[in-house]
This record gives sequence, structure tokens and C-alpha cells, in this order.
Amino acid sequence: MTTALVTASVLGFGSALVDVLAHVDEDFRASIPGIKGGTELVDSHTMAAIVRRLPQAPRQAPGGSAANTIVGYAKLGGKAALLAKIGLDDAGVFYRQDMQRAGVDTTPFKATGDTDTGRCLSLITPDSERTMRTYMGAAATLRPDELSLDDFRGYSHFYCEGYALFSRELTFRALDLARAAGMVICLDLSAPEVVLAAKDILPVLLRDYVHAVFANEQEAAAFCGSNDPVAGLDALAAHCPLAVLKLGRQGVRLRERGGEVIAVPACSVKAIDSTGAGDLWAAGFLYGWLRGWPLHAAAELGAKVAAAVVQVTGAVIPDDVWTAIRRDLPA
Ligand SMILES: OC[C@H]1O[C@H](O)[C@H](O)[C@@H]1O
Repeated sequence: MTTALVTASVLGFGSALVDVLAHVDEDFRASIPGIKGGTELVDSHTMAAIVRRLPQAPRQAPGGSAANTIVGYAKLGGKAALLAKIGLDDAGVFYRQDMQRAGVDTTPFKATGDTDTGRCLSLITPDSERTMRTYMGAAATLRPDELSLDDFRGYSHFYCEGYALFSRELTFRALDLARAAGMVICLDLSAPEVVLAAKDILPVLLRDYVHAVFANEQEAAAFCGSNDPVAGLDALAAHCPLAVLKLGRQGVRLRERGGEVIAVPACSVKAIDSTGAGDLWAAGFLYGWLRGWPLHAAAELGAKVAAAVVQVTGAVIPDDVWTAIRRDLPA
């Protein structure tokens, strides 16, 4: 796969969010309106009001779903860039610098002085589940006319987070540019709320643009209307060449068009926070898949990277752990 070696590079597209992470008990989580494990958009005042009530000061870390994947891909040694919008504030500076330190090309970044950088409050309960409340900030101000073909050139793959679908015009502009640049398009469905909100366009979008789709059990159920994971995987695989169903502790199921279902288990570790688990799984998977590894081998690397991130608070894997993961990669 010489060409795969040459072209294995990823441009991520999603919201630039600084994660605000706090471990809370079930009673605190239950006092926040909305379902456990869900992702809901809030304004900055609502977020600040929740943060004021936290039992201890929260930790901050760079986040954003596609961004987490892109950082992981770069940390593994891959060529990666991020197309995202930050504010011209301290959080935006922190975010850009952190991406650059991780080896991510931030040239495609957009910025605004009108709004602050977005934040995501992740409330982590003792079962390691995270419940997220997101203030989009500058990320919500990205306009279709800010994107140009130059942002997309030089990368072989486009990795889009599903949250982008809340802004349809922007997402289609990005997908059209990615296609015009000859990129292979991957889409992570991000949240069941995204799937329900985009249900009318998702089948066509998957069929016409997407090569690989990533979903968890709830997202697949929202897509196909059944809680049977096999039905969910089949429904997704009917629309694009590769479908990946992420089942958390039950591992993943993958299906290529016309192929059998491949099951790859998760690594058994003590999880303390699932924030970013799916994103980092995708990072490991993309690293192997783009280098022509068999699907099961790429998924095993995904499982290893996901296992590393669930053992820490937030989506940032410590450098010594990355070093150990990289040491085991085939030359
Ligand atoms: O998938 C986890 C990510 O989703 C949200 O976008 C948070 O920023 C978090 O880092």
C-alpha cells in the first residue's frame, strides 16, 4: 500500500471547545436538566451557573470531538490538521497552542474577536459516564463563506464530527470542498440528538459523500429506529462503504460493503471517565486503516488508544502513555 503511506493524512472538522471537567455524584448530575450521558447546548450563563454549584473546582483541557481524534492521530505520528473556529481570548490562545504542541497543523483555524472560545462542561459520574453541556461560543459563528478549497488541500482524508450537522449549510459547504479536494470523507455521528435532528438528510448525505461512518449504539438506534445493534450496523452499512459501530465496553463491530461483520473487543481497564473515548478510538483506528492495515488490526489500535483515555480525566492522554503506545506500533 505505497499510496496509502503517502496519502495518510487527516483534516478534522468540528468545534473548538475547551473542556471543563468535573467529577460529580449521581445526585448532582440528576439536578441538571436533561438525560444522563446526553449532550445539550446551553448559553454561557447556564454553564456558569452549573459551574458555580460544582463541589470542587473543575479542570480544563482542550476538547471538541473531531479535535480529540485529530490530536490522537497526530500523537500517533500521523499528519493532521484541524479546521475549527476559536475566539481571540485566552482560551483560544491556549487551544491553538495546545493543538500545535500536539503536532496538529492549525493553519486552517478561523478566529473571531466578537465571541469567546466555546466550552464544554463534562460532568463525570462514578460509573465513568459523562454528561455534557456545551456552550458553542466562537464555534457557532463559523460561516460557509469562511471556508475555501485552500483549507482542504494537502490532506487525503476529511474527518467530520456529527455535531457540525446542526449547521447544515456549513456542513454541506465543507463536504463539497472536501470532495472537490479529492478527499475520502469520514463522519462520526457524535450524538443521538444529531441523528434525530438530521434524519431527513442523513441517508442521502451518507450515500453521496461519506466513505466511513462511525456511530455508537444510541446513534445507530436513532438512525434505524431499532435498539438491535446488528440492525443499526446493517442500516449504516447499506449507505456507505464502511460502517463502524462503537459499543463501549463491548468493543466494536465493523462492516465493509458486501463483507462480514468484524467484531473487535474493548481492552479491559478500570475506566474513570469516558469523555473522548469514541474520539480516541477513531484516532487509533484511522492510523491503522489509512496505512492499509486489516480492519481488525486498525480497530485493535483504536481499542488500545480508547483504553488509555478512559483511565484519565478528560480527553488528553499523558505523553508517557503516548510514548508507550507509539513504541508498539509496527515500523
Ligand atoms: O467526544 C468528547 C468531546 O465532545 C465534546 O465536544 C467535548 O468537547 C469532548 O471533548
